[in-house]
Amino acid sequence: MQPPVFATFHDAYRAVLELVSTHPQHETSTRGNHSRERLNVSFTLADPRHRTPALAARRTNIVFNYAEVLWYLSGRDDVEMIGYYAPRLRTLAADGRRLTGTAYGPRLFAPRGDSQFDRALELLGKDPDSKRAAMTIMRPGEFADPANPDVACTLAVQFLIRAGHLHTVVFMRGNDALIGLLCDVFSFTFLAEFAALQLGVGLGTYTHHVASMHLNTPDLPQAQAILAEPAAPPAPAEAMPVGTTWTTVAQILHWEEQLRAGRCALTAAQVAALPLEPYWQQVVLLWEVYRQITHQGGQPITAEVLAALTPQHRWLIACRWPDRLPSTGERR
Ligand SMILES: O=c1ccn([C@H]2C[C@H](O)[C@@H](COP(=O)(O)O)O2)c(=O)[nH]1
Repeated sequence: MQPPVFATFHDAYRAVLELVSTHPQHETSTRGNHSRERLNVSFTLADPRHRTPALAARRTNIVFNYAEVLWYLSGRDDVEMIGYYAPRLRTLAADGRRLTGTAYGPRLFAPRGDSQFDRALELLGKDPDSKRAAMTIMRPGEFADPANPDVACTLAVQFLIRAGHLHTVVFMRGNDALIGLLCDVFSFTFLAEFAALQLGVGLGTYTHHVASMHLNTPDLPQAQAILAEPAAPPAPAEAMPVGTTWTTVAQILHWEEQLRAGRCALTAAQVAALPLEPYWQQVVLLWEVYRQITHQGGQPITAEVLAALTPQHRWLIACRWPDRLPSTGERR
């Protein structure tokens, strides 16, 4: 029995929200959360590049999505970086500094050169038909301390090369259908595309298996608003540039840190002059948009930076921060 295949994550996300909100199997109550739940929810994405739904009511934080996956790639677990983009994550850091479960970076990408990710790619390089390239995330005994607020939700990520394409399978013990699902699929499909480029193979399918797919009761109205939106034409999905390497990741993380710390501000022309592919310049532009939102005390985002974004990114920013748009200039 195989999971349904969706052309885009937009379609899969809507289908999951519909299933969990309208046809729940269970009502659960754990750790202060009341939820509607379906067990054993799985889907496959035919094109993992279509990773961002076009749903205005979701108010997707595309800046956070890029920040989270680059935070993973950095191999870090500090709340300082990721808490800048998602302040609510600070509450999950038991010691106020580090995230123990949400930080998949140290488990997948550290130490650099001998990480689970490095070893999985090395194995596939030598034995492309292998079915051993699985990277585990949740650790034995991780839930032993009932006071631990942050236990990894992802069990494992597996890569398989078949017919010259990298197929990715993710196994999760639990997934929040509104918030976590969107962020996790963004990150894991992005990591899949990065891995395929490092291996020099095509990008295959992405499959997501979740034991407990749930929707917290307070999120039900937002899920219903999302489901009530008219169908949107799929947004174009840009491919990660072929030359993307760990050096590219380091360059992007450099600009992320500069802008987060407020050490610099960038104009659209300055970003366009950076020795980065337009794909990665977009990510730097998003860091700059967020710097303006967080560091400039309520000022609108500059029209020139907004105009330099792709239409999809501009639309996502407009949905998320409508009160920070310039009063004149292009909005869509
Ligand atoms: O990557 C993540 C991390 C967390 N969660 C959600 C799932 C649960 O709703 C909640 C964690 O709560 P417990 O399962 O640990 O109680 O966070 C996700 O969906 N994805």
